[in-house]
Amino acid sequence: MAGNPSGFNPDRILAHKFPETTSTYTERDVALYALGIGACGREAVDADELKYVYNENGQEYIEVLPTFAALFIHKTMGTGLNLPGLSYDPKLLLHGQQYIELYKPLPSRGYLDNKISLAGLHDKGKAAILEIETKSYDKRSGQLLCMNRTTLFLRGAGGFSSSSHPYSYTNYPKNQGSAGKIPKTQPFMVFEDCTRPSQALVYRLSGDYNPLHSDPIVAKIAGFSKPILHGLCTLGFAVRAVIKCVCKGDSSKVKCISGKFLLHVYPGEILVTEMWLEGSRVLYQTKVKERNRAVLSGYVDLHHVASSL
Ligand SMILES: CCCCCCCCCCCCC/C=C/C(=O)SCCNC(=O)CCNC(=O)[C@H](O)C(C)(C)COP(=O)(O)OP(=O)(O)OC[C@H]1O[C@@H](n2cnc3c(N)ncnc32)[C@H](O)[C@@H]1OP(=O)(O)O
Repeated sequence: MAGNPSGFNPDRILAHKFPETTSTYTERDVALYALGIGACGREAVDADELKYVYNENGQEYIEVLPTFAALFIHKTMGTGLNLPGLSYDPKLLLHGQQYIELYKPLPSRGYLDNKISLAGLHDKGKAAILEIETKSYDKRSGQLLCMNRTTLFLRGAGGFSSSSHPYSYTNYPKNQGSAGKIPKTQPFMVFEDCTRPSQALVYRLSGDYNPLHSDPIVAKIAGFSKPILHGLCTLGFAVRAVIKCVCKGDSSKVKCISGKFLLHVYPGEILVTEMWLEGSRVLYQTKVKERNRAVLSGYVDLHHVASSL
């Protein structure tokens, strides 16, 4: 397919070969991330969560929350999303969805190789959707630790193909990462948590320095009354709720995570996560209490579910 006047050229985007990147992190990064997604935010010595921020009871290594895996894509992003053939306004970029598969527990210090590829590209008319896959390998053992699929919603960048046959490319199974239908029944568990007014300012220190989350002027240009919370921070809150309520604090039960960002969250708002159990899948929906609006929905697949639940 040829390009178009806006400079958006799907063939060039698809042909792009992403360079491999490396990520390194220490226990300090792991603890800072956990604080950034609200761990121990309600109680400093939270029995389920102290292990993510402190070597509790002399434990040798602090534990890594499974959503930490989503940070490895920041090395992919670098200072911006600059692909040949991709024309968009970075100020209008929103995080649309995140899908994470975990194959091994994440070590508390890491040195990783990331292999990146394009997993999808879609023309939605008012927006273009780009899906980037990142596979992260332990540099020493060569073992695959996790896979992330990041969906970016590029407002204003659509309309690069015919509206009667909009461009759509996907290279992974259709059902993988779909949001999951939220049941109409009463949730099995509900967990309420407060984000802090400074939540995005703390979360950004884990590597996403997009000014949309810190700069009032940039936030206004992007269409928000003030800086908004990072989607991955909201996802971190929701998956922590699942680990607390369904996994009884055992994060090693988490196998796979899917989340679709439905609406922005302002730092300081209260998040209410509702959960439904369907076999070993936890369907969840997170709402902002103040506005009674759903902001995130998806599922967490577990290795096994305690028989007492
Ligand atoms: C160089 C290498 C690059 C690598 C890249 C990796 C980078 C990784 C970095 C990740 C971080 C990126 C930066 C982070 C930014 C943020 O965190 S932003 C904050 C979090 N996100 C949000 O707050 C967004 C919340 N959601 C919304 O506001 C809305 O859902 C929306 C996205 C604006 C869409 O709403 P709307 O315009 O009303 O869309 P619709 O009319 O309902 O639907 C149009 C089509 O789009 C599909 N769609 C809708 N929502 C989403 C979504 N969230 N994700 C994906 N697709 C979506 C929808 O299905 C429609 O399609 P069709 O059904 O086919 O018509």
